Amino acid sequence: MVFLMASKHLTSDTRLTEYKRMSYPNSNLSSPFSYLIFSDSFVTTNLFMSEQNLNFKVNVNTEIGRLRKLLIHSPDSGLGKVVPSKAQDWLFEDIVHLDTIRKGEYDYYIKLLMYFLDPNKIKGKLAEIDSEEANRNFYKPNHPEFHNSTAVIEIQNLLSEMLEDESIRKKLVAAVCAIEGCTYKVQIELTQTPAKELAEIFISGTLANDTMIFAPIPNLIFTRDVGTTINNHILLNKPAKKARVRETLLMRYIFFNHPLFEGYRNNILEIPDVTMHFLRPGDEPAFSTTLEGGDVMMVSPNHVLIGCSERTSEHGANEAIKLLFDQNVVEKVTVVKIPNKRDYMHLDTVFTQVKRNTWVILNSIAHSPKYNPYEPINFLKEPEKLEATTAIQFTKANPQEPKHFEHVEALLNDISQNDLKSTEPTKIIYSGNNTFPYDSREQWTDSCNLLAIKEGVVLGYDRNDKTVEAFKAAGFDVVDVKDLIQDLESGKVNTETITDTLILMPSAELSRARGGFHCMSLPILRDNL
Ligand SMILES: NC(=O)NCCC[C@H](N)C(=O)O
Repeated sequence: MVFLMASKHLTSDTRLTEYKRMSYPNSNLSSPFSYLIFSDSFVTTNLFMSEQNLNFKVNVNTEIGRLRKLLIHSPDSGLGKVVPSKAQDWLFEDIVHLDTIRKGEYDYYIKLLMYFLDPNKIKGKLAEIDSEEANRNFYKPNHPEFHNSTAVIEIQNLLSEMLEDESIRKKLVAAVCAIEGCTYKVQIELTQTPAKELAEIFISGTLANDTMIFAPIPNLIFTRDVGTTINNHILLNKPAKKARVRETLLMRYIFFNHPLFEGYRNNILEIPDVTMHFLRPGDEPAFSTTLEGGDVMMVSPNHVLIGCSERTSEHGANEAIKLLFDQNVVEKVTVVKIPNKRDYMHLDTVFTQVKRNTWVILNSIAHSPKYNPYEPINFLKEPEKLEATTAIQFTKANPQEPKHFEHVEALLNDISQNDLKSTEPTKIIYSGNNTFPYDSREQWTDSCNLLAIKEGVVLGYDRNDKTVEAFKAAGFDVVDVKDLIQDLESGKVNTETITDTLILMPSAELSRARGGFHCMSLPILRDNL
């Protein structure tokens, strides 16, 4: 008990016991084992988490309100294990250089998030954090010098903390071993592995001695896809791709078991399979209910968009709509059906919101391609399947009469003008400045996948030159993240006054993973607009 008294966050034994009881109801608190589990660093971190719990809120009701808290995952060693033979199965188009993706790219994302969301962690300390002696420890989850921000929340740490509970650890090990087909001996070994190490194994697929026991989950950096905050609810994903199944399992456990989400357990929405899915012969996915977070956008307090895409099925959208209406989470859901193609895997790869009256979109999605049925070819050959995009709006009040939008741009205009009451005309910025072939080239490297850190201030890749021109023409400032960070550190610029800006982030390696900053963020708290 002595070391517990010494912990700097500890005010009384009673408080600790109460906290342990609340957070880890399955632990035997009177047994000596509980003091082994609750080591000093664990107690310190978790009491801190417990203080955070008191004020912890989940609430996102737009895509663009000032970002306050989000879940992220920094590129882990699993990304460095992607091999060419597996790259496509693991949903990467290429292999990435781990050191560059971390130090040369993702670290800038963390720095920028810190200045906006948790400035005390970074302001005035940048030189020290980035010094050679510091060895990037600030950016390494589970390292004692890790930033441990309570606003920029690292999933790996949530996982480690949750795995301290023996009963949860056993259950999750069994579940992971079942989906990964591990031997019983491996299962027992994993059950006895310390929490931090186990979290790393679950994510990287590799033991501390470098033996690979299952595939990595390199797509966990795209935290957007594992769930979506819709007001004060969290809609969990149901992945279409096998490569993303373990991520989903880990996140399901975190949302249902980590003390941080204690107050929100009843607000977690899970999409069930429909009976027809089990009863149909063969493997055809006709009734599969898949839905990934990149297809879900919370565009205004009462209105969610769901994309039907390569990853989200019509049945997945159907089940999500039923859950959202039955539980009174929103009043209106619009389904945007986009072509089922790898290039457009999720809705957020073809458009995102920048300001209440401004969107960035790929024009061929904004307006469906023109089709002339009287062209001679259409009499000579079966007309090719149209790559049409449609938008259909369902309301809880009047489910029998969904509203059809002429095209996606009409829907975006309706959101800007009617949902968000913009006082200015709606502006559409097109990928590649709407010029062939830059439109589709730049969409492929995430020109449309931007993260709004506050209204009008968005993060995007530095490689989409024509889209950058379009932003400038629409009146936006464009700034390189390295210059911005220097200016934030020196005080020349401050996060409150910066407006209408596209922040360019280094992207040579990150873009090979096929997602941008919208994909790399799971906002859990934004200010109201
Ligand atoms: N929302 C997103 O579009 N996320 C990007 C996911 C990229 C990942 N490599 C995947 O194919 O699932």
